[in-house]
Amino acid sequence: MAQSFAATPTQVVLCLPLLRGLTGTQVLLGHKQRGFGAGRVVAPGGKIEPGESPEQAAVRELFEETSLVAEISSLEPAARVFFRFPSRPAADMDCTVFLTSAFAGMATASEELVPAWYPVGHLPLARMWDDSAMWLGRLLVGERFDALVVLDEDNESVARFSTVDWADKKIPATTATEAGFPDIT
Ligand SMILES: Nc1[nH]c(=O)nc2c1ncn2[C@H]1C[C@H](O)[C@@H](COP(=O)(O)OP(=O)(O)OP(=O)(O)O)O1
Repeated sequence: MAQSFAATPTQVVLCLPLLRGLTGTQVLLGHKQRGFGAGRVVAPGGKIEPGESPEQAAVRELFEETSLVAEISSLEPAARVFFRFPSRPAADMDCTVFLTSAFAGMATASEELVPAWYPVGHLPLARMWDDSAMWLGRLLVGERFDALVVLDEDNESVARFSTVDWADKKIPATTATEAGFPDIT
């Protein structure tokens, strides 16, 4: 049976700085202090503001939440994740996830996020959204895809998860809304 989703999901971005060193690669995540997902470890990011491109929003959110300054040209789209909350459709989000290896500054706590670096092979999944375990590690090892995450009635557990790989590892030209998944409308 078709489920009900928000007509216009909120457009959001996540921006994941990567630090490559002799002992491996680390990714910047952070403990969310307030707002949606407070108490969890999440990636820096947030809503795209009117007039902004997703890349501009990613650079702005990263700076606001961690003080890191990323070069916009360095941003690599790695996934789109369509979060759907059937019990709370107003929370539905279409999320573009960017990686960056070119940034300046030192990660510093903000009112929104307390950032910390994690080895990509040892993500703090127990303290993250349940669905993070299904998609975050995959994009960090180079997979590129659209993912559909349908949350359960508790708005925390995952009711459904599926992915569609990007052709040639390139972000699809369609908008996130148009892309959809055939059976969620
Ligand atoms: N199921 C889920 N798994 C996950 O890993 N991240 C999720 C998620 N559902 C939402 N998110 C992320 C995407 C988005 O970046 C973030 C919520 O956006 P915001 O940070 O803008 O929310 P806030 O309520 O803090 O907004 P502001 O009032 O603008 O600060 O939560």
